[in-house]
Amino acid sequence: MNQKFELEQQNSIQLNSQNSQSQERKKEFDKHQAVVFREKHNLECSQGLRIANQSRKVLIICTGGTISMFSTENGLTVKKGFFEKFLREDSYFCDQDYTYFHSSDGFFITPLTIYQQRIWYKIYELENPIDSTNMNVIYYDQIASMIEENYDLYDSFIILHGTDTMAYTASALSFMLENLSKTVILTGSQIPCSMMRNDGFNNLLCSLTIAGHYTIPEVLVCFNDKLFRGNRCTKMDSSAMDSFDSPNFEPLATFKIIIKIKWDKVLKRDPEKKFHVQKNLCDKIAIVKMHPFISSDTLKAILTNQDTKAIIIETYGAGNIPINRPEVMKMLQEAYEQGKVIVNLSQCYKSKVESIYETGRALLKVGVLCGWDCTTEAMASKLAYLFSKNDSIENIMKNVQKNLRGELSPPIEKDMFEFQQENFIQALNDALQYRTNEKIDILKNLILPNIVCYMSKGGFHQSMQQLKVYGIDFDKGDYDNRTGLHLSAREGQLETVKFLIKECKNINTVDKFGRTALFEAVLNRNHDVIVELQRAGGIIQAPKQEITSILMEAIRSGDQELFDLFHLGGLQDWNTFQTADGRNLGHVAATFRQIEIIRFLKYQCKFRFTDKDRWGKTALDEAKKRDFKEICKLLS
Ligand SMILES: NC(=O)C[C@H](N)C(=O)O
Repeated sequence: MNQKFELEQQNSIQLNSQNSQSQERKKEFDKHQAVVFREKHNLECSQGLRIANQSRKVLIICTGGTISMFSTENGLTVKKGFFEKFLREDSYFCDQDYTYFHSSDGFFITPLTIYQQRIWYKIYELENPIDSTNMNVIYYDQIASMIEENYDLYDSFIILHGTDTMAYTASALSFMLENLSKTVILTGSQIPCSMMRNDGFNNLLCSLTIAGHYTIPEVLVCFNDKLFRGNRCTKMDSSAMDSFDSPNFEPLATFKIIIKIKWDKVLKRDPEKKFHVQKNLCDKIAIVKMHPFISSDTLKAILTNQDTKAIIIETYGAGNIPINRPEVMKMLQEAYEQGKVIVNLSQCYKSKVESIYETGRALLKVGVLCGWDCTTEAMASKLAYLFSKNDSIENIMKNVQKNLRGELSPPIEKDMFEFQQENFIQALNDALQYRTNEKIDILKNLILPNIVCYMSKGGFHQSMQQLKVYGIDFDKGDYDNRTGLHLSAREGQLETVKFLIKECKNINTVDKFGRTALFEAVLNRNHDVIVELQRAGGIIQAPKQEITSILMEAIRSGDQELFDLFHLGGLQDWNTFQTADGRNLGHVAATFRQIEIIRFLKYQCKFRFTDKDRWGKTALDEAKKRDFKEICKLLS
């Protein structure tokens, strides 16, 4: 390391001495600028002009690593406070004048970004910043606690971290930070920012750009102009700047002239679920790599170790293990029977365990789980997390193979339709990117409402969430003026109904047939949707004739449930539903001897049974005529 950086060190020393004079001059200049700025600021304030503070707040947590190191006689090292000083003095990271006049509470403020915004950020450091080689589960609790304590105060978090264990930390945090709804980015560098030529500067600036403008509710790794899902990446080069890769999952964003984010791949957050930090990761996870020179005794020592809770076994190719060594299979079976969780991952760089060969299937038979295309770093972290939760072994085993945070891709169980839907959003994004306003308006008014209806029917509110960037109007309907709410209410898509209740200005829009969404929900007996809509102020509306004939038919067939649902939906004025002959629900219920419905009308709906039909008859008259004694009693 020392040798590698010698040249840069010399450069930086020279540069520093050359710079000392010019820095003095710069200080003078800065002072002058500050005076000018202050005068301008005072003027703005006296005129009542204040810049609205829309800026996002970012917390940078410095754990150490090369990015924050500086060189000493003993080599590159970390020291508390060093990196904060570096940022404060760098004009790209800190607009000193602006910070001086506008910052409060120790925030640094960046110059205006390309999005014409300033990012406010603060730096917290670990008590003793470390080379990430020294990382362990105790530090994970410290980092996660810092995020937990500051979760509500910041929009995003950046973690400065050494590269050596960055993939492990990113993976661990992706599990520990449950129901994450904010952006968390890990970044670092191969050459410290204190060197003149370095990669830390760009890595941090890219991270700050994402953290300062976007909400990507995931734990990410930002490195060398790429943004990776944290639990998908791995360090693959110890000396190149391009040292991270995500072999089985494409980067979520690339930093070219334009920052292109693959929104369709970004994990969806569930706003209903509360953020929670799971600490105390288990550190009894073993990793064993199969190779032709491993003896059965060595394997046995690992597999039978009392302390070990879980073992990742890195196999060949698509998950294959020698089947000509029965003792190995026996040991695996024994370990499984002792309650150890054993996971099969491939040792190939780009891979997915698929068990197509006999040599692969053999493992399934002895209880070894399939880790699909998960990286070793992510699986080790996942196991450490799952074992921290005091869950049953059965549940742990179930969760190992399941996709919890986008860390692996089990064979697609998802309905193909939803799968295509995600591709569709990407296609739509691409199609809209370079369109003129006029064309976008046509799309917004004509095409998008139809798409919303289509998605509402299928319950794809998460995809709809992504359409919001186009300023979509969820109140607009299709060619029959049927809105997403009509469709989702009819189909009983409760989550989508909840989403649309929040998004729509009017939840009682009527379609071409005069019906509201709540009427649809009642008609289709979607109990929970009825409750939700009613609570939000929904009303049952449809042509009177239509409701009347539905209720009459319900009486005829003794469909008490439908009456309950109409009542639950808040139907009023029950006496007004009558035929052209003035026969109301009471008349018909008495005629058809529907005593339960009469009881319901009497006690729940305050029905007036004294109303007369065209021939001057009441419901009681109908019951008397037919000698329905119990009804007569009820109505007398
Ligand atoms: N480039 C680096 O950051 C390597 C360093 N050893 C670390 O992981 O902290």
